[in-house]
Amino acid sequence: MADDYLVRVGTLIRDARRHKKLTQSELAEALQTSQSAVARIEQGKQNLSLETLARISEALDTEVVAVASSTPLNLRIEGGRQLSGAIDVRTSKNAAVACLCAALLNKGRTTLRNLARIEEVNRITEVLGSIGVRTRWLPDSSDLEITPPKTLDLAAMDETAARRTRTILMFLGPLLHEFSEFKLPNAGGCDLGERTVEPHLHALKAFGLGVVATHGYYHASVDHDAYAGGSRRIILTERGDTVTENAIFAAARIEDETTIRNASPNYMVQDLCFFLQKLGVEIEGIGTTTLKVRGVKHIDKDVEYHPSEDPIEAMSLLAAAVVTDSEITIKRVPIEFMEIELTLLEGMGMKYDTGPEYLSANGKTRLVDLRTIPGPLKARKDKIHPMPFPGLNIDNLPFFAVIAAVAEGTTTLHDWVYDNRAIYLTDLTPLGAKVQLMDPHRVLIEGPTRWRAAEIMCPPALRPGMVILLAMLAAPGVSVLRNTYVINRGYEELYSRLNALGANIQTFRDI
Ligand SMILES: CC(=O)N[C@H]1[C@@H](OP(=O)(O)OP(=O)(O)OC[C@H]2O[C@@H](n3ccc(=O)[nH]c3=O)[C@H](O)[C@@H]2O)O[C@H](CO)[C@@H](O)[C@@H]1O
Ligand SMILES: C=C(OP(=O)(O)O)C(=O)O
Repeated sequence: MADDYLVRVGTLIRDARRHKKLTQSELAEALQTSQSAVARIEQGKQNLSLETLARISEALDTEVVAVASSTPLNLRIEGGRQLSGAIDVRTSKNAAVACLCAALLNKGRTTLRNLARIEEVNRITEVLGSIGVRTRWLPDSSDLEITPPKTLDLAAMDETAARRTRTILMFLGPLLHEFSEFKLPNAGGCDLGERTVEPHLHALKAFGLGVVATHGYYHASVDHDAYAGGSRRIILTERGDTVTENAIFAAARIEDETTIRNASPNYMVQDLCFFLQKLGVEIEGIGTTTLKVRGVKHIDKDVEYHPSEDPIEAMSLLAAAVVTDSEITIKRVPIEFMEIELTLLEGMGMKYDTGPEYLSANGKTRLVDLRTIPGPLKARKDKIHPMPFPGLNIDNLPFFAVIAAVAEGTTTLHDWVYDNRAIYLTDLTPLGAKVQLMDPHRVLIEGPTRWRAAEIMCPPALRPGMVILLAMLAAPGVSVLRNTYVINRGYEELYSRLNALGANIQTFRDI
């Protein structure tokens, strides 16, 4: 059995070495060993320590052996504990995926510093790797190096990974510069009901892109005459984040000026613009709804960028403090993107203090450290509803459900944006919350709640999943949250970081 295993691992190593076009001697040199030792390893005749396996993986840029993760990851949460201490907000999922797609515009090497190491990023690096883009986590860091090949091999795309994320839609903008025809698998992501792609197609039509959707694919064709000349003005029909990003990708390699009206000024769009500026793309109006982009025809630059901190993670941590009635310090809060949330919370009676502002590593985004001060909250009289930035962030709305559940009185939440997301908030009911679904978009929540432990299947949407987890932190006793992949799509090392604040979250898998 062990011999058989060694042979299989040896074969994997040999294949990965050949894929990297290394000789046995070259790999031996990287491992500071002899060619004959590498030959023995590849034949399965050498026992391997975990350390040697790690060094081989590093030398070959591939995880030779991964711990099996095919069964769902579940959480066992012992709730009812107060949290204390300090926690840093990590960089955002949504900026990460935008910058990863933007790296496709650059023939040079892009290094994204301190990138969120989350499942969503893993899916995109799998897709990028499959089409020939080399991605590599730099040792002992969360810095990802991305080097595109001369020509992308779209036929080899890892469709399973692509279909698990909505980000694949954002390949449309970068790819229209490279191909006259291509196809992409349909987008996945959170299951939030119908999420239209029409605004993307409308925006990209101005660049000559036509898309026909059939049998699980978008078939794209590019009319390069329409694509080529003259300045253009695009009016987005929705102020969506990823559609704005797609329009920017399309404009970024065209030398004439593109004006994008009704653009989203949201945090991930700002990060994308700052990154593209480093690639030489001229962009005016960042942070407003009118962007003027003057692109660069061929981008070939070695560049690095630091995406900024995640306002949705900041809100999640704030909600964790509120529901557990805790004093914690949340460091690196991107304050520009939390102002309305904080103002609403102040109206509900929440107390907090903030330290002086400082800049994120991108040199642009303003951060503060925020200390929560526990105390009773009262329900807000008016309904709480999101708006495109600078409104209450659409992804922050679900956190107001768990906050409303601890406030005295009745709160109405109106999630006009997504068909399904408000419905998932009724999953708070088994934990003791009084949640009444008025229609698919509106819930009425009556607090305060006497939380109780429960076992719940995680809803197939990131933020509602996180909301259930937060309620479990508040509920005394042991709760179980099953199948939490969606949460890991967007939060990095979440459980250990919450445990460092005093939570008790254990992960386990069903056998
Ligand atoms: C990778 C990424 O960045 N994902 C974010 C992005 O997704 P993304 O940009 O893909 O958002 P969608 O295209 O799903 O748009 C969100 C929803 O809002 C509606 N809508 C939006 C704007 C508008 O002016 N009018 C309007 O009706 C859309 O029809 C849709 O139902 O934006 C969403 C809305 O902020 C966030 O939930 C996602 O986290
Ligand atoms: C809706 C979200 O993500 P996605 O667009 O990746 O589905 C989210 O981040 O809450």
